[in-house]
Amino acid sequence: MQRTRIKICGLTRPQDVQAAVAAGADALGFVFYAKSPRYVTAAQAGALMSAVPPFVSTVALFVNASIDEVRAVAAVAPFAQLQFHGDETVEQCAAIAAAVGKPFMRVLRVRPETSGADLLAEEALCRAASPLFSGLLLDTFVDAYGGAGKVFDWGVIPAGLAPRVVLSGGLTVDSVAGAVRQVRPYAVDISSGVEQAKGIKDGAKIDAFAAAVRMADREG
Ligand SMILES: O=C(O)c1ccccc1N[C@@H]1O[C@H](COP(=O)(O)O)[C@@H](O)[C@H]1O
Repeated sequence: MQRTRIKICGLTRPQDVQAAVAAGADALGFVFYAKSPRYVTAAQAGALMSAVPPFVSTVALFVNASIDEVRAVAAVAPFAQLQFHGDETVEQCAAIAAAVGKPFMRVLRVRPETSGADLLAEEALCRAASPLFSGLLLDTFVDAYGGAGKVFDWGVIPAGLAPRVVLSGGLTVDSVAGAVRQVRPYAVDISSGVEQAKGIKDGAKIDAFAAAVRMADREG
């Protein structure tokens, strides 16, 4: 049976970390982008991450950050993985990842004109650029960078690429089972769809989201 991995992003409170872990999330995301309502400081993230049990991954999300900014966070918050969600070049992603010695996901913000060939080419470029590249995360292009709850046309994802991608962008408790059935991604990532208010997660929605993913997995 397929087991679609689950990432819950934009955690800001200890109770939300606990709720995500209890629901069986595989990865927890922390946003280090000061313009986001889900922004956490390195110190806040360090405290939140210290409550994360073994075998649950922690992801640090950056938008157009410098090497020094990422280094400063890494010194305080023991994240396992980077997520570059801005306009970073592949070379910048690779250089920052190498500087802190962590694997990275590169986010491709899908536009209406983005093609499946574009996605495959981007993945190949990233693989060639760095051994620290761990995969593509697909989100919807919006001016505000992310966490916007907007969906893109999943039909653009080539079937051969789908088992390696993290699918995000406007997923909800109601839509995620259909997304898993249609795309069969490696993982799904959600932020605003499991919130009661911006930056404040809803434990019941996190549970329902994880249950919907498991249901779609069981259906095969
Ligand atoms: O969550 C944020 O505030 C955020 C800010 C800047 C860049 C990315 C952000 N979140 C990521 O956006 C996608 C989609 O989120 P949503 O489910 O549509 O709300 C997701 O990968 C978050 O990690």
